[in-house]
Amino acid sequence: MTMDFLYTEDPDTLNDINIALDTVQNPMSGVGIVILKLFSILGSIIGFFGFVTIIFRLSPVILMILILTVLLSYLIMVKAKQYERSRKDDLYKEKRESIYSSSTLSDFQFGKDIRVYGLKNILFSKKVGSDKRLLEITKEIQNQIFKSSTLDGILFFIRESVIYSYLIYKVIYGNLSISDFVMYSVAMNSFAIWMDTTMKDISIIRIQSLYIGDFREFLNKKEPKKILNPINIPKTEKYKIEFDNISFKYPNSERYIFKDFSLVINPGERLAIVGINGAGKTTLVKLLTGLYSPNAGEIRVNGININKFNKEEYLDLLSVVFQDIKIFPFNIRENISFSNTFDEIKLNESIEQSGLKDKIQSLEKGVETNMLKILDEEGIELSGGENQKLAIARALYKNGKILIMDEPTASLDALAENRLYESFDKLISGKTAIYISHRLSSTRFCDKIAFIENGQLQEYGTHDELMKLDSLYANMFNIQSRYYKEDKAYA
Ligand SMILES: Nc1ncnc2c1ncn2[C@@H]1O[C@H](COP(=O)(O)OP(=O)(O)OP(=O)(O)O)[C@@H](O)[C@H]1O
Repeated sequence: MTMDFLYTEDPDTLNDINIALDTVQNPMSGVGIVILKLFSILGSIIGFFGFVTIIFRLSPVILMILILTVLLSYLIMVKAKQYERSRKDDLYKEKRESIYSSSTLSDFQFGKDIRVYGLKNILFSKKVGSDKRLLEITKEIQNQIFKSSTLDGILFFIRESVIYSYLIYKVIYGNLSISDFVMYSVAMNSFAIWMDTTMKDISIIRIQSLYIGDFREFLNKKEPKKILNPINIPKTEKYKIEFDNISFKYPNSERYIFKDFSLVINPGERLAIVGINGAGKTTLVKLLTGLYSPNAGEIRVNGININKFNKEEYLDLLSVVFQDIKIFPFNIRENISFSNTFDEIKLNESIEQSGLKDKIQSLEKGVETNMLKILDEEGIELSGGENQKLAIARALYKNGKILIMDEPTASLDALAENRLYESFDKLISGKTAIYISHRLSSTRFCDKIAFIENGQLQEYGTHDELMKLDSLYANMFNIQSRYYKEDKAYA
């Protein structure tokens, strides 16, 4: 199944996923148990009429008592199961926390932070905490089940006492023979056990159907809305992007990151997006890539709302270098091309343009070298800057018609950054490009600069225009260049 990206950051959804998986995977819950119990009920339904006829002949009142006590025990059982279900969110939340802490403790990727910051203790205490709460919830559920079972036992005792007292009374004062006594007691016991089991099976089916209902609801809710008659992406080399009066706040948050925000990026234009930390630059990229949708307003590419495109086709249009680079335990070639079949010329070009060529040439197996040590003990770990170059190579290899780079030079050394700027034209090759960087020296390679603050486009224009404006951008630029000059003076 697929789900919108926004749900992947929602803890409730992560809980629902675990519950949904349990419903379909665990043979003792969900679909599996419902099928099992349905067969068991169908198999014993014939016995019901035989028992009823025999006991009714003896005493309709006894039959009523039998049915009533079994029904009562059914209701008690349902109540316990309903309580168990009402605690499932708490249960899965604690389970997730516990699993997260233990898997982080054993994840090599966190090894550095765990050792340097002594994270072992906090992770361990979090795990112990969630395990403790997990135990408490389980205890509360078991307590409820215990109370129900005790009540059920009392009912069973009452039922048996009534039945046997009546049978004994009938033997002593009535005309019931010993053989009839044996026959009726076996019939009544078997009927009680049969009804008890059947009612319990029904209660299990009833409760598990609720879980299945939750699962269905989960599937319906999380499945992204299908776009009916998606519009084909216009075939062209250059694309115009418009953010038209968009407002956006993250799910489960009241704070608007953008409010009535508008911005146009003309075909083939390179736009630098600038702003302080938390201004919303990356959020704008997430909106443009369709990972999130604006709460109001429209994002258009060549005049068409991006929601009207087929999502996969639209994503093909974009080459994005994200701020947080993810490396996979595949070889370098696969980490760049994300495919088994690859275009060697394109691969080599991307590697060269991103500045990764020398590094790869220094490796015995070149692009076939595995990355990370998760699956291969000889796998390599690249430096932060090299990973960044790999992410750029990835975006170049993809060759999307719109290029988005979110802080692509943050980990690059000054030389590599300069080389990247020098080959900027080649990299972008006339495409519409969005460039986010805190290093304002990069803005000189861009046609326009957008300065974002408080969810608004505060300033927009060329570098010279904004410097002349002598306001937010100019202030930030001057502060940065002052430091650069001071650095030079120290050097
Ligand atoms: N998944 C999220 N859920 C809720 N709030 C978020 C989420 N991601 C980001 N935010 C909030 O949105 C605001 C904008 O974040 P964003 O990452 O877009 O800023 P930015 O301008 O790219 O910052 P930086 O320069 O530090 O990279 C921040 O205040 C952040 O706390």
